[in-house]
Amino acid sequence: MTSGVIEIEGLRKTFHSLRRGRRVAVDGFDLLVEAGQVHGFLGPNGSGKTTTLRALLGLVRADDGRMRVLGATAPEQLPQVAGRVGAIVESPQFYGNFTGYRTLRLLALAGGVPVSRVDEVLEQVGLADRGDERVKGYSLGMKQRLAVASALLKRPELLILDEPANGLDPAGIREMRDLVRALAANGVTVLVSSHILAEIQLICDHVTIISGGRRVTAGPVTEVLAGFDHNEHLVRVDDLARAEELLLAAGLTVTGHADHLVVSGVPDPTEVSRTLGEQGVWVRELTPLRPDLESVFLELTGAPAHPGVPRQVDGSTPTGGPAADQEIDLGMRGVDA
Ligand SMILES: Nc1ncnc2c1ncn2[C@@H]1O[C@H](COP(=O)(O)OP(=O)(O)OP(=O)(O)O)[C@@H](O)[C@H]1O
Repeated sequence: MTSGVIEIEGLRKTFHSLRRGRRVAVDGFDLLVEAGQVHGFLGPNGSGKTTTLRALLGLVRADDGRMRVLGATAPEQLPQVAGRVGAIVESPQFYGNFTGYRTLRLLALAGGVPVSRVDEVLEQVGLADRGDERVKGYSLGMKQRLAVASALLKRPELLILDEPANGLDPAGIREMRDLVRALAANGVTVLVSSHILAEIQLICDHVTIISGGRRVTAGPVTEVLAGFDHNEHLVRVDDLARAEELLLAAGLTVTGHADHLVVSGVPDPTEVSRTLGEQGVWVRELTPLRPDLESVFLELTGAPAHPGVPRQVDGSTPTGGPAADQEIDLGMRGVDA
């Protein structure tokens, strides 16, 4: 096994619930996160992201597989490295009548962390001037940042964030993005799960995509994207039908759309403009179509994208939580949180 900050091999977890019967949540999943990475963990709702993170942190018992965190076997040896790992896997609940400062002070005292750390983490997450306000008056984005602050108290080397952008408005998403980038710049390894693909593309250098409980691709974001670059170009002309005919006759692969054509497998776009121009068809627009994570995701999983901002890989609304799916895990009573 390669050495990494997080290493997962062959993880399997099946839930047995009264209402829905047997459900395979994670099906032989592998994940490798190396030191210094900001690693995106992508997948549609129900693909197994949360179950993977919960298994890694010992919140649910895996059926099979090998997991290590900072070299410690998970979950057995997790207590040995717990002080070096910060994780926000389920939406943390705070006592609304406490201020942000008081909340963190209590957590610092409980965790044996010097109270002087509280001001530092409030500063780090951009809440320094709001620390004396009650949490119940915080926006969702501020609560998320308070949660990150609590995870940072111990100065973790590894931060695990499950859907940190969930429910945030665009400004909140931007703040969370800046925060993750700043942490990474300070040498913290970050694993961030999300189904907001544009976000992951902006903040992550590496990515693992899960679908149906299995890894469908993994690697540096640039390499994953390059692997899906089919040299496609968007072409606009006045006479689409004539242009399509000419390009097909030249042996090119063409897909017709309402107001444009897409030509595939053409590394040099002059081939398109020359083929058309020689026959008197003048190109109004010729644009290379570079893949983004959303198009890669769709190609790998077939999950439909839905319009709107931020773009989703499935039909979920960003504000939705996983609670509706939580059922009794018959095999795990007393262990499953
Ligand atoms: N406690 C549970 N009891 C029964 N089924 C569960 C339980 N937890 C998860 N599942 C099921 O396992 C599958 C994977 O769920 P999981 O929450 O890991 O996916 P996810 O990728 O994190 O999705 P989301 O983005 O919605 O959080 C889903 O079909 C889900 O319904």
